[in-house]
Amino acid sequence: MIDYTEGAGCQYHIGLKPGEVGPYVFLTGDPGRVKDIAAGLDEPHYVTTNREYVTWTGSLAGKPVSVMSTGIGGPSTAIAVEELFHLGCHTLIRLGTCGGMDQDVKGGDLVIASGAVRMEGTTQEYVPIEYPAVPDHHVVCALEQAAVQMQVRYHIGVVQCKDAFYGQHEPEKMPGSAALIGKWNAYLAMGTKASEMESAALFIVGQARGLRTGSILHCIANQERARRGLPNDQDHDLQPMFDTAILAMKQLIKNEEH
Ligand SMILES: O=P(O)(O)O[C@H]1O[C@H](CO)[C@@H](O)[C@H]1O
Ligand SMILES: O=c1cc[nH]c(=O)[nH]1
Repeated sequence: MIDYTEGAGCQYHIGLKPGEVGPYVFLTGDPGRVKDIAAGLDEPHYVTTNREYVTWTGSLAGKPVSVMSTGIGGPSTAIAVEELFHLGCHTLIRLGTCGGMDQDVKGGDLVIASGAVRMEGTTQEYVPIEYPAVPDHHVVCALEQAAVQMQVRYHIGVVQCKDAFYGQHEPEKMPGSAALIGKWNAYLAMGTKASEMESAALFIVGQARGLRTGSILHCIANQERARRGLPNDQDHDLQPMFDTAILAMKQLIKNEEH
């Protein structure tokens, strides 16, 4: 492959060099959210910005930990995971927002993904569609333990990943609406918890490269509750998700000391 690092090891898209990022990384879609997540680290400092990738680094339990944005969707997330792998990162936790699907998932609830529906395009360039996108078991357990400790409302289950945000919210306006609505109803019937856009890429690239991955998501609102005439309050306070993910990462770091 062509060496895009120009020999210095600086990764072509994320703009990071060896030593600038910890082996433990929080990923989130929105670049504007990175500083707020990094505020939960010890001694956080800004590292760099390139394209949609903003990075801060600090530490937790004495180990270097970074926070980086991925931008929206599978393509930019897969690139982020590949380039972090080049830099020796091994544990990646996504913190993102989602829309509830299962009617028990309310605005403000957290969803820990136990798997992701691969209704996006990126992962189909990695492995045939029959292969499941799953996170690392230990990361999922650490996220659940942290959610219990934080006393937040949480759900564990499958999330749906797609490429078109408006295909989720306005499928009836799409020329291919029948197929979209048919799939959505099948996922609902299987108890899918929520819809978002990056976990499938994170899990599949992580599985392909031997990394530990996991996702914890904050439900903004639930369109299925609205459709059924149930209360559907929106919630935009992401701090409980940040605190839960930080606690989980700390525990994963401490577990490695034994
Ligand atoms: O809040 P983030 O991490 O961006 O995640 C969700 O929000 C975006 C859509 O609004 C998509 O990226 C989706 O996955
Ligand atoms: O409804 C939502 C909310 C966040 N992210 C999504 O992909 N969908």
